[in-house]
Amino acid sequence: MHKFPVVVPAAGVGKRMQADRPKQYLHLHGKTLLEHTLHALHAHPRIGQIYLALHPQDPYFGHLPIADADWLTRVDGGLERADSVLAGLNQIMDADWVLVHDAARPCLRHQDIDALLSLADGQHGGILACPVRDSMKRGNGAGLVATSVCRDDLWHALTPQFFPLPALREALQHALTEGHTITDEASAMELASHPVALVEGSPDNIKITHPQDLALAELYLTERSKDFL
Ligand SMILES: Nc1ccn([C@@H]2O[C@H](COP(=O)(O)OP(=O)(O)OP(=O)(O)O)[C@@H](O)[C@H]2O)c(=O)n1
Ligand SMILES: C[C@](O)(CO)[C@H](O)COP(=O)(O)O
Repeated sequence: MHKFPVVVPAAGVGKRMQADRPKQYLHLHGKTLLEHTLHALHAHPRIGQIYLALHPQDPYFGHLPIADADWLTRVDGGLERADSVLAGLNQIMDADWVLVHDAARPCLRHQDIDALLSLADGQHGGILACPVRDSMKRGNGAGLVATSVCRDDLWHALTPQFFPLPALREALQHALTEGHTITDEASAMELASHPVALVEGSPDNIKITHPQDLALAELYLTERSKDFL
């Protein structure tokens, strides 16, 4: 069965988590968030080599049981998430398509990976995404609503994001060279005028960003572990 490579950006410092270590090394159910994410990916039958972008001075990863796994390739991450992703992409030689998935999203479901990988039957890549549920407001910078944002066809972009490797590598390199702020791979692909498919994903595929996200991730991972009983 054909397997796809994945780049996992995991070189962040987790400022918003306000923890004593980068959030990917916080523990839930006896494992680090990073291990949960990597195991969720590696356990999927169509996921191949994982290119893990780590901070060059990361003092934690080497102590993990998976540090020497042959299905992991370690690369040095960069200043921003996009730099870390590009560093991973530049290590992949023999692939037509690639996924990119945040280390900070440990609650990924295999059904969502399946849905996203179906894009490989076509020409264009895409992203897991969730429709916005709440009314959306844009502030005026002074604590007041400036305007309501129409929420029709408005989505939260999630990860993994899945694109043809050559096109993504070129689009991301070009966007960074031009000085664009790139917060996800789709942003670079959009700038390069590539179509980006929206694949509806599970809303529990949350990005662990703030302290209160940990309790939610604990709940989701507990529920997930029951699924495998
Ligand atoms: N220079 C960076 C910055 C972020 N990331 C990774 O990109 C993912 C999503 O980024 P985010 O949630 O913003 O993580 P942090 O940058 O660590 O968080 P913060 O912005 O709060 O510092 C995370 O897995 C993070 O480790 C990365 O590989 N390289
Ligand atoms: C890639 C991403 O998770 C899609 O929503 C998001 O853009 C990452 O943002 P962050 O600020 O780097 O966490």
